[in-house]
Amino acid sequence: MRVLLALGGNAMTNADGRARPEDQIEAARVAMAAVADLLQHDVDVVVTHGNGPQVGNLLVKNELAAAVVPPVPLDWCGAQTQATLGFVLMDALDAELGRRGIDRRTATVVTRTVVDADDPGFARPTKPIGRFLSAEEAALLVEHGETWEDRGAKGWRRVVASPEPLRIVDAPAAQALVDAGFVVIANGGGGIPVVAEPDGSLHGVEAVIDKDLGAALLAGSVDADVLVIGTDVPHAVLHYGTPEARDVGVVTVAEMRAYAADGHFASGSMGPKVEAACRFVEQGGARAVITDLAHLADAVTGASGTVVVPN
Ligand SMILES: Nc1ncnc2c1ncn2[C@@H]1O[C@H](COP(=O)(O)OP(=O)(O)O)[C@@H](O)[C@H]1O
Ligand SMILES: NC(=O)OP(=O)(O)O
Repeated sequence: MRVLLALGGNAMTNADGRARPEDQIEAARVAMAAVADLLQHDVDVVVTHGNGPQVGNLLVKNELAAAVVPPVPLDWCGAQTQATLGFVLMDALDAELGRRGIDRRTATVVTRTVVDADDPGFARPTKPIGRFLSAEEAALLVEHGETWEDRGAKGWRRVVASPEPLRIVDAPAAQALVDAGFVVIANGGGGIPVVAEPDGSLHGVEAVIDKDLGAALLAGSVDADVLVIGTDVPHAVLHYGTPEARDVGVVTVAEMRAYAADGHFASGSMGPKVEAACRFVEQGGARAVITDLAHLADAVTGASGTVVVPN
C-alpha cells in the first residue's frame, strides 16, 4: 500500500505556532517517528507538508530587512521553506530509520506547481500565513496595505493569494524517486506557484497554495492508494464547537460533500482538508483519512479518523 501523508502546520511546529527552529525539529521528530512506524509495517509513504507559519515568518524578515538586503518575492520564500523543512524532516527521518535499522534513503524534491495567472484567488487573498496578532497590531499592518483576517480565538492572521493547484511540474521526479525506493518529501507548502507562458516557460508568482489541495493532486501523481491528512484533531466534526458536535467516521464522498455544502467545515482550516479528501476519492483513490498523528497507523487501514470512501 502506498500512502501520501500530508502534514499540517500544526504537525510541523508547537501549539503557539511561532515556529522556532527547536519547535520544528521536535515536531519533525514526532511526525517522522509515526512515518517510520508505517514503513516498518511495509506501508510505502510519500510526505508533503504545510508551510503557513514558516513562509509568513520569512516574508516578514524580508520586509523588515528590505532597506539593507534586497527582498525576495513570496514564491522564493515558499521555495526556501521547502528546502528548510525538507532538510529538517530528512534529518528526523534518517535518525529514526537508523535507530530502527530500516535501510531506506530519503529525498526532498523542490517542487513547482502550475496555477492559472487569471485565478480569482489572486484578487481575493484567503490563505492565512505567519503568526497571529491582536486586532490592534493587525490594524496597523492593514494601514500599510497588508490584508489581515480575524481567525477567531487565536487572533488575526495575514492572508495572501492562494490559487488552485493545476499541475505538479516536478511530479515525475518525485515518482521516479519513489519507484527507486526513496522515502520522498515533495510539494511542500502546496508547491511553489508558477504560471506557464504560451511558449511553455514557467515563472514564479506571489502566492501560497493550500497544501491539502496540493496533496490531493500529488497523491494522484505518485499513484497513492490512500491520502492521509494529518492535523491536530482526530476527526472532522459536524456542528464543530457546539453542544451538538459529532465526529464524522466512515463517510461516502457524496455524504461528505453534502456536509460541506451545509457549512460544517471552516474555510482556511477543515474546509480545504475535506475538499482535498473528496477530490482524491473522486479521482479514483481508495480512501482519504483526516486524523491526528496519534491515530496514523489505524488511519491508513481506515480503522480510525474521518474516512472518506467512494460512493
Ligand atoms: N468542523 C470541524 N471539525 C474539526 N476541526 C475543525 C472544524 N472546523 C474547523 N476546525 C479546525 O480545524 C483545525 C485544523 O485545521 P488547521 O489549523 O488548518 O490544520 P493544519 O495546520 O494541521 O493543516 C482544527 O484544529 C480545528 O480547530
Ligand atoms: N501551504 C499551506 O497550506 O500551509 P499550512 O498547511 O501550514 O497552512
